[in-house]
This record gives sequence, C-alpha cells and structure tokens, in this order.
Amino acid sequence: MRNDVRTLEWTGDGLRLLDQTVLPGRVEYVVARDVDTLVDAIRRLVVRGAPALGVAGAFGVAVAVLQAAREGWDDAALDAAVARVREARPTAVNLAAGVDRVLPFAVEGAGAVAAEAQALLDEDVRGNRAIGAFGADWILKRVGDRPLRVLTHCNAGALATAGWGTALGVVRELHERGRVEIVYVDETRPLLQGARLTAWELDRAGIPCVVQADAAAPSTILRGLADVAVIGADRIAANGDAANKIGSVGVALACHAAGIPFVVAAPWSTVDPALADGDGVPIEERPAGEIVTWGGTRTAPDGVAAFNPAFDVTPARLVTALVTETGVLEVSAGATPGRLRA
Ligand SMILES: CSC[C@H]1O[C@H](OP(=O)(O)O)[C@H](O)[C@@H]1O
Repeated sequence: MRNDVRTLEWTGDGLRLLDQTVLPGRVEYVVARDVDTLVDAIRRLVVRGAPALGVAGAFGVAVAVLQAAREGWDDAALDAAVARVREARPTAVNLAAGVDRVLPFAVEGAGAVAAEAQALLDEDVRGNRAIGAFGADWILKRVGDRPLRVLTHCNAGALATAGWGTALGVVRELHERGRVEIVYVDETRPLLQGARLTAWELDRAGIPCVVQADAAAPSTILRGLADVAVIGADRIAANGDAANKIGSVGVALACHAAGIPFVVAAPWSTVDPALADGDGVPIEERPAGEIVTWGGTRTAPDGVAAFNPAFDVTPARLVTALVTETGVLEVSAGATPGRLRA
C-alpha cells in the first residue's frame, strides 16, 4: 500500500487512527487522547485486525497514563481504564497481549510505554514482511511457480496490522514476484472488510482482484477457479485451531474438499499458547443491526432477531499451513504451534 496513509500513529499525546469505518470513500482520522475515545474506536472497528489491535492496545496504555496524570486518577482508576482497553474486543488475543506487554513500563511514565508500543509496531511490520516471504515461498513450492489465483476473506492487510499485512503481505510478496493472476476478495459481510478494505488495498497496490459474495467462495473454490486461499487470524490455539472472521471455516471446508491449500498467515503474537484448542476461543457477538440493516434500512421484519457472531474457528485438520514470521508450520500434517513453542 502506498505509504501516504498509516493505520495508526502515535502523536506524542494521543493515538491517530485511520478511520476504517469510512473507507474506501473517505480518508479520515480519529485521534484518541482519552480512553473512552479509544475504546469506542476499537469497538466500532475504526481500528481493527488482530495485530493492529495489539498495537492500539499498547498505545492505549500510554493514552491512559497521560489521562490519569491530567485528571488526577488514583491507581485503581488507571487500572480500570487499562482494563477497559484490554477488554474492548474479546477474540483477537493480540489486544490483551499488547496491553500486557507495555504495562510494566507504566511506572516509568507514558513516554516509556509509548516507546515499547512503538517497538511492537516496528516488530509487526518487520514480521509481516517475513510472513510475506515465507508464505510466498511455501505457496509457490506447493502449488507451482506460476501466476496464481488467490482467494482471501476479510481484511488481513496493512489496515489490519501496523503495515504491509499478514495474508495480504503474502499476496503483496507474490505480486512483487509476478505470481498473482487474480485475487478473489470475499466481500465479508456484514461489515464488508473485504469489499471496502482489501479491495482498496489491492487496488492501490495495482494487484488485480475481483470482489465476490461470501456465498460465492465455496463455489469459486470447488469450480477450480482458485489455486490457494490465504487468510489472517485473530487467535490460534496450541493445537492449531484458528479463529478468524466469520465465514473462514466455510472457505477452509471448500479448500479441503477441492484439495487446495488453506493458508493462515499470522504472527506468533496471535498464537495463544494457554489455549489448548479452539473450543475456548471467545467469539465476539456483535449488534444485530449490523446484520438486519442495509443502507440504513431494516431488512428483516421488526420482530425477527439476528445472530451475529463475528468470528468462527477453523479446526487444525483443515489448516494446511500456518505462516508465521519465523517460518511455516504444516498444521494439518501435525506441526502444531504448541509443539513448536513448547
Ligand atoms: C491480520 S488479522 C485480521 C483479522 O481481523 C479481522 O477481524 P475484524 O475486522 O473484526 O477486526 C478478521 O478476522 C481478519 O482476518
């Protein structure tokens, strides 16, 4: 992605966030100088994506420390504010991990916290580049060294990270090597991260893509129109079960049926070693209005409720490969994160 927009940036007294709720139509920013603004931005998906949430959570501690000094909070009030940031969304393990990583620096002040958060941001970008390279190497070796037809779901690009992207980092690397024929972009209802965000990133990068209905993904795969699926993750259990945007498990099932690789691209910070398997992943349920409202108009009859789980869990047996910043684990063949990190 051209570097003229940054997903998130520390301003010295707040966190400037690219407002992803108004993309691709408008490029606007939200600056969070207090905890309420940051928590709202996380919950509304102004900032979103597991690694980006980790960095936002880390800088969120600096925001809380500065606000505590401004408003004369005691330790209990500061602790409560930090907990609100940490718990703003439940599924992506990175958010809590980002907060926990910088918390020990709070005693030294907001500057020390922000410096550690910046280190996390810089590590994420470097890690994404490595994920891109490892992922492209593995895919070209497994599928064939030729221009490929890639399918992706949701947005795991620069907008979901501190820069470059995880799944889209792999796509960018393949494109740089001249190995992308087309990318099938699942629109990713209900919030359309694919149509609005992934398509925006790929278009700006000059990567050929088409947007499709989520319901088209299994058919695209079973018709042999895609060579590989590459997606991100929000929490990966020790056994390799991978939580990601709702609809991911359908893509994985179709890949398994069609015999093409289902590739999860994620940094080690998205692996939750304390979680034995995917049964324990907290699945965020979001407001019904996201499902039964279209263009400001209610779709389903007023008396009909909605079920809006924002994530699903793909079992490890369907995960052909997990691409991390240190290499590739062939999960369905038994190379699970827990074994590697044990
Ligand atoms: C690189 S992680 C991106 C990951 O996060 C997204 O969820 P959300 O848009 O709700 O934050 C989705 O699961 C992506 O795959």
